[in-house]
Amino acid sequence: MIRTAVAGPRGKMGRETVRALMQAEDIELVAVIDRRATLHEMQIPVYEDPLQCFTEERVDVLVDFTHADASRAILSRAIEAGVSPVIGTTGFRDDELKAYDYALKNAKLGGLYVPNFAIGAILMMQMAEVASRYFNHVEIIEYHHEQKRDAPSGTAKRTAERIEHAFDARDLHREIPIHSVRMPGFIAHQEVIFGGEGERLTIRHDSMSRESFMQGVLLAVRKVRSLSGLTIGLDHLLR
Ligand SMILES: NC(=O)C1=CN([C@@H]2O[C@H](COP(=O)(O)OP(=O)(O)OC[C@H]3O[C@@H](n4cnc5c(N)ncnc54)[C@H](OP(=O)(O)O)[C@@H]3O)[C@@H](O)[C@H]2O)C=CC1
Ligand SMILES: O=C(O)C1=N[C@H](C(=O)O)C[C@H](O)C1
Repeated sequence: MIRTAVAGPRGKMGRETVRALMQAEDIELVAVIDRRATLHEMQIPVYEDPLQCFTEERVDVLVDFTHADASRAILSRAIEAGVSPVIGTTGFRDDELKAYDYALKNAKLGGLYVPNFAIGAILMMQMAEVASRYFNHVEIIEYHHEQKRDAPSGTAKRTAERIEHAFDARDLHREIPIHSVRMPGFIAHQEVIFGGEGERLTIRHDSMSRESFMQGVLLAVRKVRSLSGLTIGLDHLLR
């Protein structure tokens, strides 16, 4: 059994993750981490102090769905305690991700930062990379619910990075424009629009419910301890 803790269990993603982990036969949800432990009526221990949670509950894997500001402290404690993090929270800077990679390698731990756990979103990014070999013009539009705090989304930033990398290989050096829409009626959606002479290719992904992320979360929990340092995305684990 993989002894797992979830940070942010009252949140939109945290609630769905708690449900999914509880149903998995090879994973044991041993505790949750919440800054307001008194708000819970859970059957499992609730901790406000992440380090206390990790040591008392002998946690193997942490799944974090909080906000970048909260997540920074939780992740540092996880690495200190020898816990492998699955980071679903977005809004980190590139230099922070590099620092986590360094710290995880030093601690001989594996970690995952997955800006989008949905299989369709992973394929959208892969297909955008392929299209970047043939088109010179591309822009990204991402649409999210009005409560999302970060913009652009982690998915859009990662998609842009991958396209920019593919463009670099063709000696095309440019920053990909990202347009962020925040309003009720959306969950998580993205369009990657490529333009050529007299034609347009649109690659679009829609998450209509947060269940779309759960198979990816389970895969990440199962595999993260076999990695070394911080792996970005689930692509390598899907092969
Ligand atoms: N990787 C992916 O596939 C996906 C990633 N996300 C990302 O996941 C993150 C969470 O999203 P979402 O669930 O919609 O956000 P929510 O605001 O619904 O949930 C965040 C939760 O974290 C809690 N929290 C804040 N600080 C702490 C802390 N110090 N310790 C423990 N819990 C804390 C909040 O509590 P309180 O309400 O009291 O502040 C809240 O319950 C975002 O960064 C989002 O971008 C979202 C969807 C998919
Ligand atoms: O906050 C969200 O909702 C989502 N966040 C992730 C992101 O920033 O890309 C993944 C998905 O888009 C939903």
